[in-house]
Amino acid sequence: MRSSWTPLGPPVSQDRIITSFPKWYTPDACLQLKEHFHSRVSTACQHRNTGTAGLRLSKVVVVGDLYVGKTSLIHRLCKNVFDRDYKATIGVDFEIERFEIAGIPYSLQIWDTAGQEKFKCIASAYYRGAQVIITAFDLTDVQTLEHTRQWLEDVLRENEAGSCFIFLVGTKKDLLSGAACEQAEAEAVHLANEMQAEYWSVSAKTGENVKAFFSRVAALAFEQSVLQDLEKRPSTQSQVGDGDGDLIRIEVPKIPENKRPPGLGCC
Ligand SMILES: Nc1nc2c(ncn2[C@@H]2O[C@H](COP(=O)(O)OP(=O)(O)OP(=O)(O)O)[C@@H](O)[C@H]2O)c(=O)[nH]1
Ligand SMILES: [Mg+2]
Repeated sequence: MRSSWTPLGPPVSQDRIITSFPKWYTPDACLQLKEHFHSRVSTACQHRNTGTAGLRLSKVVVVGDLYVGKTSLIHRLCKNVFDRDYKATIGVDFEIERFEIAGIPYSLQIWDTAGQEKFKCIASAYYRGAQVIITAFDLTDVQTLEHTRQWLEDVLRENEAGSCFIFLVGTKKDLLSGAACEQAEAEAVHLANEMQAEYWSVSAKTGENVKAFFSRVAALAFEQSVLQDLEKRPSTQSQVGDGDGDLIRIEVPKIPENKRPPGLGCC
């Protein structure tokens, strides 16, 4: 089954179609508790009035110690595969994953970085411009959790404070169960709150929570992109719905035709 609305290229697969706001993993460490898209965003989507948001790629940077499973997580999402053998990432790599959110096409550009110290300087050159930071650690190795603070600091140094969504992701969930899993998750939730991050546990091996997690990432990034786009609408009359059926009309001064910059002329 595929979506029918295809303004840009082929349709996205059914499991990348997001119609309702994806839920958090745990309310104890989540970025937003709300269950619906922002009303202005829903209205803009209904009216196909999302500006350039649907044409944009949101940059997602995945960092964390070597061997925690960053590449495996991305490959599970983008290729639906899992490889038992370890092949260290050298420098960086990226995948583009397309979604359709509330009827609007939207893509994530997911940057996979090397955890090995010797490649850090190559990878860090790609941190800038991140809208989402995913700090990954291995649920079976508490040291990798402790190191996530440093990884986050490194990425934040290259980005504007407060401009990024931060996620803390525990990998290899299939290797833990019962009390050990609860204990590891409790420590991670505690750190996630300190980092102002949202917490998720996933398994690239079984696929558990992988789609749900990236749907959440995509929805939060999309919503933020649309809201930013609505706020900086250019100097023409724009209409912004308040979500309750009414439209707020924003009057913007008209520029005389002979004073318009190139590109603003005809429509
Ligand atoms: N059991 C289990 N093993 C996993 C999981 N995810 C990754 N692995 C294994 O962990 C090892 C490391 O995975 P990678 O994805 O290559 O790790 P990485 O974080 O990309 O490592 P670097 O590229 O060196 O930074 C591999 O042998 C994977 O098969 C998982 O969810 N469960
Ligand atoms: Mg890797």
